[in-house]
Amino acid sequence: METVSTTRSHGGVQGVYRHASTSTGTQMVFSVFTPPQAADGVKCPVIWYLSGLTCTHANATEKGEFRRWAAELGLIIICPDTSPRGEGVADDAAWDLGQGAGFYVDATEAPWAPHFRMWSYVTEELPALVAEHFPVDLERQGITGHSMGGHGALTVALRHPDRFKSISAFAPIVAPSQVPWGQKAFPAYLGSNKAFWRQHDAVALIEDGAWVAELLVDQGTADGFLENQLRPHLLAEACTKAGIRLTLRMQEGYDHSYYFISSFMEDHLRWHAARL
Ligand SMILES: N[C@@H](CCC(=O)N[C@@H](CS)C(=O)NCC(=O)O)C(=O)O
Repeated sequence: METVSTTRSHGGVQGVYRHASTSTGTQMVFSVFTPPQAADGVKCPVIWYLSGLTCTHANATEKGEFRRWAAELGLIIICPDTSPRGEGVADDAAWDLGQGAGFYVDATEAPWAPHFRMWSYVTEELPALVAEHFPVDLERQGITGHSMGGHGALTVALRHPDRFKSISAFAPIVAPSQVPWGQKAFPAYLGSNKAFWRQHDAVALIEDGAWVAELLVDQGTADGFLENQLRPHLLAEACTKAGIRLTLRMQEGYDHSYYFISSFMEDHLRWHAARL
């Protein structure tokens, strides 16, 4: 693992790191904020933040405004990239498929299968790498994310219910199989067998019996993707039927951007910290 940069902030360190990923077969960049409490190698709880379409680690790192709260609460924050990248990596001209749009799945279909293995990357490889190099307390992990990354956070948590003590999301894609973004990406990455899609669809996973005790979701009412792509009411219906305690907060006038995310980052981090 190579250190790209380390920068002091709020008494902690914001780092950016690069490594050769065995999952994706590419170089991958991610960021880690270590709070002051971790200075002497003291293990701290960790929050995974999965980003949305078109993002790298940098969007949340630079615009998520999490450091003040993470420093106060003693949280390590990890922001992975959203896909493999590079010249030899398949891509699509559209911004919602290919590089920057990995959807946190292991692709089975050409031309994506050789490198697009973000499920393995965020669930296995990166946690192992981070455990080796940073003072993370793996008994105290939370996960969150935005949009496509909210989908990632929900599906990763629903399939690893013992790993995460707290789960939240900002404007997540809750049912990719039922909306245009997923209906474009899933056949491309996973093929036509919809049984595979259900493994990567939060609402379908809940319908099929996956269960966690509680979820926090914030959603802006002025988000241009709300009705067409996000449809949080589908998650609310599934959670009600399954007995999952969902706190769904419709935030009046907020859009899909980091102005929205950063406005509620403190609430999310406090919510996670209280459960870790
Ligand atoms: N590029 C798209 C927007 C994509 C978009 O909104 N991406 C969200 C995640 S789904 C994001 O976080 N973008 C990066 C940013 O705002 O920093 C467009 O032009 O409509």
